[in-house]
Amino acid sequence: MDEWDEGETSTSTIALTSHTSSEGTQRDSWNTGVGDFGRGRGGRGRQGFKSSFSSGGDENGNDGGDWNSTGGDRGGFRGRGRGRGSGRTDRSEFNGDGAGECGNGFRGGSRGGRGSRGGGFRQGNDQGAKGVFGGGYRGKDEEVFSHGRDNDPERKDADDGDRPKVTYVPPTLPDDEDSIFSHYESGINFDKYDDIMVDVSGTNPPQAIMTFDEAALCESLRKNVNKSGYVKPTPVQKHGIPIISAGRDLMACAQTGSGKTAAFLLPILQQLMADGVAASSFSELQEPEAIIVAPTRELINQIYLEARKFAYGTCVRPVVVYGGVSTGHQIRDILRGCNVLCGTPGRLLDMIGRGKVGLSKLQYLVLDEADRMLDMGFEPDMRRLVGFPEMPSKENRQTLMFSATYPEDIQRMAADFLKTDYLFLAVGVVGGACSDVEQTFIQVTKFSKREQLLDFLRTTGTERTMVFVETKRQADFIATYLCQEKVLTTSIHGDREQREREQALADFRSGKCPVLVATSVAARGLDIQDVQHVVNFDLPNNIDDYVHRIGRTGRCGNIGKAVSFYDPEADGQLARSLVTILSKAQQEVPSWLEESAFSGPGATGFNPSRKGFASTDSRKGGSFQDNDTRSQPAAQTADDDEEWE
Ligand SMILES: Nc1ncnc2c1ncn2[C@@H]1O[C@H](COP(=O)(O)OP(=O)(O)OP(=O)(O)O)[C@@H](O)[C@H]1O
Repeated sequence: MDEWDEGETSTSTIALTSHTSSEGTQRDSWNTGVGDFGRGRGGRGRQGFKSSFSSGGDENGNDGGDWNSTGGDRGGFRGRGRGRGSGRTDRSEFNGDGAGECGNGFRGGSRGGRGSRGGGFRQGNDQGAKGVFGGGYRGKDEEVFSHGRDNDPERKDADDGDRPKVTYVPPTLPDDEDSIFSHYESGINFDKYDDIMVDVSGTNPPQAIMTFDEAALCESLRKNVNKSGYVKPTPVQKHGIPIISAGRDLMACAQTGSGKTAAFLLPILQQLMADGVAASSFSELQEPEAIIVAPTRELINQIYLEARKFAYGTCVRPVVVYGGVSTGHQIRDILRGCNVLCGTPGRLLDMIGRGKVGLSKLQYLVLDEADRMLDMGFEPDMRRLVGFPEMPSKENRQTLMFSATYPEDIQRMAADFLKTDYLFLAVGVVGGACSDVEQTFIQVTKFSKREQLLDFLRTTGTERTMVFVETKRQADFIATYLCQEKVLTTSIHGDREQREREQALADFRSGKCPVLVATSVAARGLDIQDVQHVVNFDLPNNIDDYVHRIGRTGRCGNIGKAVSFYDPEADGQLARSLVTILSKAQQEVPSWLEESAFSGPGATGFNPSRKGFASTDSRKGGSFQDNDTRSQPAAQTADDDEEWE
């Protein structure tokens, strides 16, 4: 066993959730020998339960079939532990006998303090065609943190946090050209991107390009761009590519789904190709030329897949590292050679700390979802990253930041990471919503939401729909409810095992489960074909999250629809920002929402006339943004510490 291999079998590869297929077979089902099981957060590896895998398994040794647990080891306990979650009546609603496909699960609430987190419990039959709600819901079973980064669900999500070591190895990726270059078509509004106003501020910006030919990409890159179905560049690519190729630092803001990923990948790969870099697998220390960081595991994996696609057939080797996956597996992958390292912050820092990744050759540092990477959840990690003694100073590296939203305070802080002459590229309104998304608001009371969601989903049928909720247990609860109502649903949130998360996304992407219930962990960056609806079952508590969430639909010139349930009691503080966002996107503002904005909290100073393109480079001073809801640090949007009604 390699020195970095995990020393013991972790139960974290063992799904606490069962997916029941419509055929009645359970791809991921398992049976515990004792029925109930639990696991201790403080030592899941030893305290959980031992399991023997009876069938399935892919070439990586992952579970692919049914498992039979040999019974709980010490430390396991049942889900009916004391806890704030346990007094709830939700559990009784799940009798586990609903047939149907449900990539979600349900866990009994149990809060036993740290070291005794999350007992699981099941009801009903675990096997066969019977519905199984075996994982997912944990009730109110999380530690309560009051402030700071540890309370940040995405931060914990991105890394392993204090979770035990994991042995999950994702399935091997298909490497045939069709899979690598599979893409969806740009939509009827793609050409309208050309009408969006673009502002580049800073000194001596280079001329924009109009075509990919003008980007002077080398032959293999050019071919890969063609095979990806890209015919002409989007505005962020037209301006971003020459800026990066000119060696300038960049803070770029462009609406969701408008091609920011290729805007930074193509010029970086082009330069690396021109320099003739080649990944060497002969070194125990790999020194990538580019590092890309993003806040969530699924997003960084997606960026990696894009990098792998564009670098196809070249000597440039991208690698991805993120939490929830075996560290040993990722180290072995790095040591095969690494030019472009894509990572979530914690795992990336871990790899550097272990001496597997060196920084002395670094030329490019990219922060995707840069505002998120610099808010209080991730900022310390970013400062640690640039603070490594080996890290080239900002004068000696190129730093690139991309997002659809940039609160001013974050912009000011971002300047610490950038050369003073960085360029600020604004495509359209900074922080504005994608205008290809039709935004609708429905006034609700908290008690009517579930039925309204069901009514809505009955009208959308099998159209792919993402339903955003505010908390992890809400995600489990709603997903389970929908499953019971025979809506093919799966869920993704930070408490699900990585294997479950990847399975949930795969089921959603393939259409096997056309409804994905998600927390904000899926709000940013994810590019999923044919998402036709986004539902904000719970509105987020900051406007930037709203912009990112609804941006999961209406991508790349396609049309999308977003429906938001607005509960005046809970969402009043967002009204003003919503009115601004709607009017900036030339959408109708419901009169009741406008009233709410005028009469609700923070109405004083509301100025609906602030319209038109605003210069929003903070160096110019001032922007249209409503700082009341933008300035709330995402770290306080605790995913799991709110009472569910
Ligand atoms: N020039 C282009 N022509 C055709 N398709 C493109 C082009 N550029 C990007 N795309 C496709 O558009 C989709 C959205 O791109 P991408 O995910 O990079 O958007 P984004 O701006 O990063 O969005 P978000 O803000 O949500 O992260 C992807 O499927 C991508 O392959």
